[in-house]
Amino acid sequence: MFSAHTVSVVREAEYALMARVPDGALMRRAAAGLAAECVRLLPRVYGSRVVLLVGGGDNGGDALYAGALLAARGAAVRALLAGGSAHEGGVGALRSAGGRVRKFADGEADGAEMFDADLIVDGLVGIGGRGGLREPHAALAVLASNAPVPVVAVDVPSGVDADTGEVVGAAVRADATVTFGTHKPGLFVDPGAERAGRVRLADIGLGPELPGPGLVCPQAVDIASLLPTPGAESDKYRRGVLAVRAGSDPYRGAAVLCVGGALRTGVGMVRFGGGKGVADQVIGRWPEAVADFRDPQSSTDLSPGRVAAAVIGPGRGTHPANADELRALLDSDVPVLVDADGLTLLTGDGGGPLAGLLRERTAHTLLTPHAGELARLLDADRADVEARRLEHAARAADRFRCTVLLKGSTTVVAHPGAPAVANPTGTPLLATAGSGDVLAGSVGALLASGLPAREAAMCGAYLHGRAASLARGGAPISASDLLDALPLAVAELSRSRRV
Ligand SMILES: NC(=O)C1=CN([C@@H]2O[C@H](COP(=O)(O)OP(=O)(O)OC[C@H]3O[C@@H](n4cnc5c(N)ncnc54)[C@H](OP(=O)(O)O)[C@@H]3O)[C@@H](O)[C@H]2O)[C@@H](O)CC1
Ligand SMILES: [K+]
Repeated sequence: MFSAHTVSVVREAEYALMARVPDGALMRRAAAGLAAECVRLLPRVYGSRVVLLVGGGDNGGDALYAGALLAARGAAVRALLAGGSAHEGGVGALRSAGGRVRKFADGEADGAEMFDADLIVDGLVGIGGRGGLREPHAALAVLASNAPVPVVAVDVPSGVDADTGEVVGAAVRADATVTFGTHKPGLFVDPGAERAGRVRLADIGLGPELPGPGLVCPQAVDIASLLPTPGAESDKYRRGVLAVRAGSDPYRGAAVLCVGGALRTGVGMVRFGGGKGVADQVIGRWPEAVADFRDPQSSTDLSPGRVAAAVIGPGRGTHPANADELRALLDSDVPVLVDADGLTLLTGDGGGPLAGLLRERTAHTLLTPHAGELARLLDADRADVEARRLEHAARAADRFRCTVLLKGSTTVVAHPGAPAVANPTGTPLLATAGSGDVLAGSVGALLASGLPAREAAMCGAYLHGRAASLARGGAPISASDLLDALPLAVAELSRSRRV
């Protein structure tokens, strides 16, 4: 599990550590870690051309000291200073090692050094960056991103907000980022994650000073250790029965995909509740599902003894009868996942009785909005939700006192009082109709198997992303392809389980 800490937490840990180590020790450690990554990215060190982009703070200092280490090994290192001043010790060290330093003038659009380089090191701003990049930093960031040369970012790509991943204006697009002491949340969450490239953590001894993480990014072994495995004693009831309330006459496919997502993730049984037309379609595709034609509100199968969890919403409709159905589910004691039309009903409720029921629930509850749905739920701007995904997911989790899985370029999971989760397996291939219906069924199956909502959400998102990549070897997919690939993703994880 990768851990990330916000800038203020990193600063506190840094001060505590600085009090115990000699002056300049942390920067030397950071520079050594950075230089090692540069060596990995260069075809050879001796004779290679390295350009450092250097801002006025310690981020620039790291770049200069790393440049000095490379220059000492025979690289031709040039530093372009973005501001009037730069880290004095770093400039001195680079010059002493044979490197060259010049100021990059405001309005200069040349950057020829960059196009001829073997490697560009982005030390413009790190965790001290505030707001969008100013000039000439912004111009340098654009030149570096456009140069056909590998770029390594120091701590964070300049222009990416370290805490949120937000990008306002120009930002460096790095092939690799060397981050110090701990990961920063913005390296795992888009749009920042997409700018960071491969992220490598350089240990500078900060670990003992750090509290628990604010965000985690689970890896295959972490997900594998959470996934339930049926044992010899398992039967369909012990594995979990999932109630699915998805689909309606105009949207029958949503029910088929949602039920399929559950079955292909692994569940004891799916009990599908809905009208005859849609139920016939579900049973036609998935004869193993049990269809329940009773009126969902008077249905008795929502007692915890009969079903282990319920999914409601995909393609279900937003009529008053659907609101009654949602209310009945929220009033029950079973874990509930609310998606799509269920979320629209919550929005329409405007913080009224449905939201009240949500807040009072003691059973696990999970909302799975995309950015537009979350924006409507919070009465926020969709672009703001996309720019600062963590903040908005956390706000919804606090407001409704439940777990929130925010789908999108980076799927994030927020749960009151627990570290946020950034899913590492997302792919643009998932942006296809019906993909969310499959996810709802898949996460529902994990809820039914007994995982708490936060863990079910993180495992389901991980599997969904892997399934998209495995489905057709990276070629475009439809939501139905995900159903075929989900078992492959589960099997892949089983192989990576710790022994
Ligand atoms: N934490 C640790 O343990 C360790 C941290 N270390 C390193 O220190 C880094 C933090 O250094 P830092 O505090 O000096 O800040 P930094 O990122 O260089 O930025 C400040 C400079 O940027 C400027 N600037 C700001 N915003 C801007 C904008 N929008 N557009 C343009 N310019 C902008 C700002 O100018 P000002 O606004 O003050 O005029 C100032 O000059 C950290 O990321 C890591 O690399 C390691 O050495 C060792 C261990
Ligand atoms: K940087």
